[in-house]
Amino acid sequence: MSTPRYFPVLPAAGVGSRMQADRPKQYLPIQGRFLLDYTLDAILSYPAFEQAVLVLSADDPYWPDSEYAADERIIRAAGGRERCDSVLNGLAALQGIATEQDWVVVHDIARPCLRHSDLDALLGQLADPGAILASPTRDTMKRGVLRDGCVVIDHTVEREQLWHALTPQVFRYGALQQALTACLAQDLSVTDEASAMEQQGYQPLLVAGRSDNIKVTRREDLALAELFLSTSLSPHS
Ligand SMILES: Nc1ccn([C@@H]2O[C@H](COP(=O)(O)OP(=O)(O)OP(=O)(O)O)[C@@H](O)[C@H]2O)c(=O)n1
Ligand SMILES: C[C@](O)(CO)[C@H](O)COP(=O)(O)O
Repeated sequence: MSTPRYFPVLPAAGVGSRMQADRPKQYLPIQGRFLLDYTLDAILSYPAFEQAVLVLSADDPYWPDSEYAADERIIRAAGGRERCDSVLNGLAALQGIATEQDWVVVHDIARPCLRHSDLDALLGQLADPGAILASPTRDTMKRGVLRDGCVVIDHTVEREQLWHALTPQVFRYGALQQALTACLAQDLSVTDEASAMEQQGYQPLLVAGRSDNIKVTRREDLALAELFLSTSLSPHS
């Protein structure tokens, strides 16, 4: 049996509307470097990854200024309307490179604090039909309901089995491409790769990951990411 191969696919074609900045958040500076360069550090320094697909907007003017702009390990793909369209374009770029059975490791470029220890845990436990990093909920969870223009508590939700879905999310190349294509053809909502697989009847594994693997989404997240990236001698170890 041949050794499994892993191909990172990094969706990086978002506009970052919730960040309300003057540019997509992946190009905001953290300690003088693009946010995206930290994510690429984490992925491209991981020994099991030889190449990575980076999905960028067709009209992205910032990429040439990245530290990785000339890196030959990067295969570029064009972004789509939604994140799932970008991921599907990223998978298409692996045509002829990856086999159906190879694993694709989809990771948001907007999660720069990924640690190699989390990748070790995820790939170490990986089995069919695939696995995702996730973080168990900590707080008491409430379901809200709208009443007289205000949101009030309807009830407290049982939190024991609730998890925050993070990335990376790892699936077989062929199975993920099929699942995403089927969901898009049916106009189903797909906010992560696991939900596409779930809608095809699969039950991917949840692997507990670090809660500091945040997705930089709002302004306050940038300071948090900077803090997390500075709290280790080797940020991605
Ligand atoms: N059409 C899209 C939308 C998102 N993404 C990527 O998917 C990841 C998660 O996206 P998210 O933060 O939810 O979306 P953004 O468009 O970046 O931000 P917002 O939703 O606030 O506009 C990011 O790395 C983003 O660049 C993408 O490649 N293509
Ligand atoms: C895959 C994902 O990171 C899961 O948390 C995804 O990007 C979620 O996007 P959201 O719509 O901002 O939750």
